[in-house]
Amino acid sequence: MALFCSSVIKRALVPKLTRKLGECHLHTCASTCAAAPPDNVRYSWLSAAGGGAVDLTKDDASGLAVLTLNNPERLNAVTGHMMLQLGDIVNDLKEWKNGKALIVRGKGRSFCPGADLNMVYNMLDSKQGREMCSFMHRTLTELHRLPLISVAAIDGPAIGGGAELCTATDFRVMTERADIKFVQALLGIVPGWGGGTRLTRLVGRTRALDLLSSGRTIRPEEAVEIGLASWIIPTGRDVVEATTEWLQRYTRGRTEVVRAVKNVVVAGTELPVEEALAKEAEQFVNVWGGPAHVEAILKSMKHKK
Ligand SMILES: CC[C@H](C(=O)O)C(=O)SCCNC(=O)CCNC(=O)[C@H](O)C(C)(C)COP(=O)(O)OP(=O)(O)OC[C@H]1O[C@@H](n2cnc3c(N)ncnc32)[C@H](O)[C@@H]1OP(=O)(O)O
Repeated sequence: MALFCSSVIKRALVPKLTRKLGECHLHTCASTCAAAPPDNVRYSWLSAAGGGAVDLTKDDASGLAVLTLNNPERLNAVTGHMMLQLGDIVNDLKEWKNGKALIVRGKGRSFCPGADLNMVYNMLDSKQGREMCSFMHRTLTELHRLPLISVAAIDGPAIGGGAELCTATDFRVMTERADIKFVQALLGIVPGWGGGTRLTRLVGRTRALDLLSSGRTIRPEEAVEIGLASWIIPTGRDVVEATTEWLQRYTRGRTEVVRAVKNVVVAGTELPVEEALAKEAEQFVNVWGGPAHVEAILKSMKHKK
């Protein structure tokens, strides 16, 4: 198996992995991620894989939240502890009624290089692989469904699980030094956090197969060209400030309208057409005659005198 030869793996894991492979027994586990765990499943072994943090700030006045992957010594690699924190944060944001927008970013010079390889090395048995997969499937699916406009602000490498994480937001913006790389096939696996399905729906079958099977680097210009990214942040700009400004084109409306639009798009993406139309009608009724609607109609009446 051609290992993804990053300095990380050469230095840290190849010797250990070679020994491990010698003892390795082929796993014949069927589908890797069976049904996602119930909401409240918190695999205890994940919390034992410590290190790093996922921080969240929420501003009720603006409706903007900022989620920061905070493990800079490891370029924000995601530990088991961080996975559980991410799950808790997503559950918190599901209940945040003032939410309109979410920026997901990494601390320092990286977005996220995926799962912490030291943790991965210690969880190569199929049961823990399956449990991590199902936990992250649920967490990132719920993140993707949040009733607010989300954007990954990528200012550095987004690799492996990090590339999958950035497919779980509505938009992606990148700095010139950012890149995205789906390396899973080079590691002998396939995406384990749902990023393969989301990428295929984002860029189409042929491009997804190219990116997933080659594991090649996607630079900002190509990401914009193929519809994976929406904007390249000008060099020298503060990433969160620039992304906040960029987001305002989608979030300047009233909170209930921004949330209703996102709900319509989630339904249209995920539900059969009749159910999606019913959801759309439900959202329409929720905002019809509401403060934003009345205000806009009164304003437009002024133009008609
Ligand atoms: C389904 C998800 C999937 C899975 O769970 O199987 C994964 O996501 S597995 C992880 C896949 N990701 C990778 O293989 C990326 C590994 N990292 C790299 O290729 C490089 O670090 C890179 C390109 C991100 C940055 O390279 P650069 O030369 O700029 O920095 P270093 O390599 O020196 O890294 C600095 C520092 O960070 C540590 N690091 C980086 N990535 C990880 C990681 N994924 N897990 C743990 N630690 C990581 C690296 O070890 C260095 O720390 P040091 O103490 O100096 O060793």
